[in-house]
Amino acid sequence: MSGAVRKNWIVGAGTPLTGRIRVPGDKSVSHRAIMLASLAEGVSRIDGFLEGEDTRATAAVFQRLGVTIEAPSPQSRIVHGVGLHGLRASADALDCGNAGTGMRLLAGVLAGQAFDSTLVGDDSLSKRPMRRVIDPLSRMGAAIDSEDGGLPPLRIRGGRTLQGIDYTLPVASAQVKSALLLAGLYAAGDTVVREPHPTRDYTERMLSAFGWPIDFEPGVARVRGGAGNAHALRATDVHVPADFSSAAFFLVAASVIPGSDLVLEAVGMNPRRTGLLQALRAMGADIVETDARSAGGEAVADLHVRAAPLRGIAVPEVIVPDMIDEFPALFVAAACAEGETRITGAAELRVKESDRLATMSAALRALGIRVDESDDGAIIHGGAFALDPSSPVLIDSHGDHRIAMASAIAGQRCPGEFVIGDIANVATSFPGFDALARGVGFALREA
Ligand SMILES: O=C(O)C1=C[C@@H](OP(=O)(O)O)[C@@H](O)[C@H](O)C1
Ligand SMILES: C=C(OP(=O)(O)O)C(=O)O
Repeated sequence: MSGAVRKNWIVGAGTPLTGRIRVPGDKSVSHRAIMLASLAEGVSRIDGFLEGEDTRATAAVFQRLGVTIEAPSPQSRIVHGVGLHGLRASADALDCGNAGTGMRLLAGVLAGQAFDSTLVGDDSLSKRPMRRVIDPLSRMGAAIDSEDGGLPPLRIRGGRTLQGIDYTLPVASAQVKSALLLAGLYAAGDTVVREPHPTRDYTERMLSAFGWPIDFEPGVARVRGGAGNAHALRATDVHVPADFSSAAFFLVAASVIPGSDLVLEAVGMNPRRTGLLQALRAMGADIVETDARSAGGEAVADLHVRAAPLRGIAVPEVIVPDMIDEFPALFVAAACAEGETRITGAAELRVKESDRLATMSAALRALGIRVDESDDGAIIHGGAFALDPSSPVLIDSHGDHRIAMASAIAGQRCPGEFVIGDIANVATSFPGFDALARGVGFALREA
């Protein structure tokens, strides 16, 4: 995060990955659990909460808005909900840190309040596009000012009367969908959101679990308007599954490091999140789901992965939204595969914490892999990693947690050591990644 001490990793050839591990709680579910529990009437308990910087920032925002949130243990939160109209103005700007999810969903919540608010973020978040939420929220009656180009900070004026809308998203985005559904809780009339491709449905499912009237199916959600106290959210306990996007790094690492045999426990298996599993299996990966079950209303399974030779594929565009955060890891799988892997229809990767098409292409090229980048994707030519003996290799993660972790996997297949720069933001989504990774066989140390 901006202002944080710059931390680096040194990575090098690792050993086969073995053991059983559980990665931390799901980031998307943790953000939403804090939000809905805060707006609910009564006390909700959240278990399996992601103690990452992104989700802690969201909890801190609601504390600033007057919500009492206790942390009886690192992975639990007890949220004393204040009801839909119980939030109080904050004199200070509300800091979303590095989290696009936090800022975009909060824009929806705050558009419906009686008071003004300002949302700010770190250097990376301050460069991310917010027009995608400002425009439709404005059509609902919200008043939101931004910096030129639709960038944060967002100044959100309160006291507006919101109207439900029927809106078709121009790009598949669960964050934009969720912002509109949350604003819809304060609107007169229903809010309907239609998607060009179905995206993760946690907001819809959690609204329903908190007792709000909502209808949804893949690709469309209709939330009833809550103007005039027509409806309320009722406190509910939330069990957060392990984050598939965090498990993804180990699925790829164990697939490409020869001799690996690793089990990932209780991974969230929402079908809108597991596109990488389909892609890896099409590439030849050996990943077996065992003990598929439901935990707190979410599908989870243990994933048993053994190393296997991979071959390149053309990633079907239809699964791109289902693996949108997994492309940095997929780049590494593709580099280790035989033949070419083609990615298309993934221009959204350019507006994440970094331009992930550019940053991953640069990372692989620094390790001797040929990558042809295009506007909306890349062709990765699988091959052997090679380090230039004449100069030490430094991969810049650009402060992007997923670039840092993906590069660390590549390092395990490299003949020598290299440095990954600016890794502090790994703590936004996956605190403890380094210790967990070392515990199963990664060669990785802080520098
Ligand atoms: O709704 C969410 O929790 C998220 C949606 C995705 O973003 P977009 O909605 O921008 O695709 C994803 O990249 C992000 O990590 C989390
Ligand atoms: C894109 C991501 O998150 P966010 O948009 O919340 O910053 C991510 O975690 O990869």
